[in-house]
Amino acid sequence: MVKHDPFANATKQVNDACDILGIKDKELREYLAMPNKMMRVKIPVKMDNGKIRVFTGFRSQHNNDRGPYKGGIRYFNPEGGVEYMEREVMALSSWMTWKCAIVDIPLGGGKGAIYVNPKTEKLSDGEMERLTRQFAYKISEIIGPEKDIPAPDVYTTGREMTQIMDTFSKLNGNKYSPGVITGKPISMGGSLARNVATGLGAAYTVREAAKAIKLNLKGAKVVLQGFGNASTFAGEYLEKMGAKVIAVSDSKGSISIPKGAKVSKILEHKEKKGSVVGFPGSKKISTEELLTTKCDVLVPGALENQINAKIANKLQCKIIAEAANGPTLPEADPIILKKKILVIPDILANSGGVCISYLEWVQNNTGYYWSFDEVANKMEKNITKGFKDAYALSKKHKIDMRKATMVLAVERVLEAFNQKGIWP
Ligand SMILES: NC(=O)c1ccc[n+]([C@@H]2O[C@H](COP(=O)([O-])OP(=O)(O)OC[C@H]3O[C@@H](n4cnc5c(N)ncnc54)[C@H](O)[C@@H]3O)[C@@H](O)[C@H]2O)c1
Repeated sequence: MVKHDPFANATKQVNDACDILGIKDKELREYLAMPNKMMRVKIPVKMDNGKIRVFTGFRSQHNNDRGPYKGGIRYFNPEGGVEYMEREVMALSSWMTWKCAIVDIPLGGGKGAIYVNPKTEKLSDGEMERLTRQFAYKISEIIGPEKDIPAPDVYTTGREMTQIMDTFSKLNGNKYSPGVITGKPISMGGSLARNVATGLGAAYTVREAAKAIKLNLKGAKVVLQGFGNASTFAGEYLEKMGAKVIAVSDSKGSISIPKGAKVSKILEHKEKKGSVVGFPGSKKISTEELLTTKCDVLVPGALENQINAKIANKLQCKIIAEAANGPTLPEADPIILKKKILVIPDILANSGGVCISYLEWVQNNTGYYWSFDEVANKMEKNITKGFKDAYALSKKHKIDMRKATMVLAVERVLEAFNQKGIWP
């Protein structure tokens, strides 16, 4: 077994929430923590050289008390190998349950994965399609618009989602089934606003956090770690709310732009030069300097495990919006709390993505499609309410927002479980 066990971490978070809620029953705690079902499949694929290669895939269905399972499918090869990936998928499916409950959408938690790195292993388009369709076939009995609705994740895109939808439809007597999966291209029943969803949602949560701590976003200084989908849209929407981006980074390095710059201009530079580094009027800085820049809002929007105890001690921001998954190590949380920095935890800050996935599914199931603004406005309502509900709980129990979001989510799932009871 690997050193760091993500599922143990997910289980601890459930237990911490149960402690606050006064739930002592060990069996109930186990029910909340463990996935309902974990499917592990062999995926034989005929490779281009004529040989057969057998891949391993997973689908973890954590909890469906509030609605069908929901969560991405990633193609990746984490360092810990296949056994580590199994634990990781279980943990990620658990986080999806809580994420959906916080923003109060009627879905549960799921996650899937294939142990493969399509980038480094350079799989051809044909090999990728055969792998995807064979995996879809293997999990077809447990997915479906009313059962479990996957989505894209690390190294999977609208292309794989379309192939899974088509495989599922053909296996079911050619029944058009766009609602079996989300994150599809628009031409395949995808939703408008899905591309900006995570960054836009993060910006909405920052707006609510700013109101809560009486911070004026007009002229507020923003630092973005990462310059991809989640972070650039978060930056652009914060700009629309009056804020100014003063430091950014990508995989090639970090820069500080003391006078501030428009995200669109930095993007133009990155498109031409391949990195944010070298942007006119900027100075190259270290990752630590980026994260500890004096600012109002820090958006870690790239990688996990970025803010450790050392960095936490040096932070000079008022709000942290975790657009990335897991950017803060548990050791840093008490330090951040002591420094009175308001953290919008990942399961809330980046939940705009799953909110709009839910709205894609609703549109697919009704066959009626909304405009960009209609979708964005619906997401805004859910994520804003999620922030307000969690913030109220954090005040009531005198806990940080990370714990408060978990308490809120566990309460909501338990309520559904108690309504239904156990059958048979
Ligand atoms: N996109 C979504 O809808 C979505 C939804 C929920 C959560 N997230 C989370 O947001 C994070 C980013 O996802 P994304 O979709 O924006 O990915 P992306 O691939 O679009 O962007 C990632 C960015 O991180 C940068 N990066 C890589 N290594 C870095 C380093 N060492 N230092 C600084 N920057 C580095 C890359 O250069 C890139 O700009 C991930 O943790 C992901 O799980 C994304």
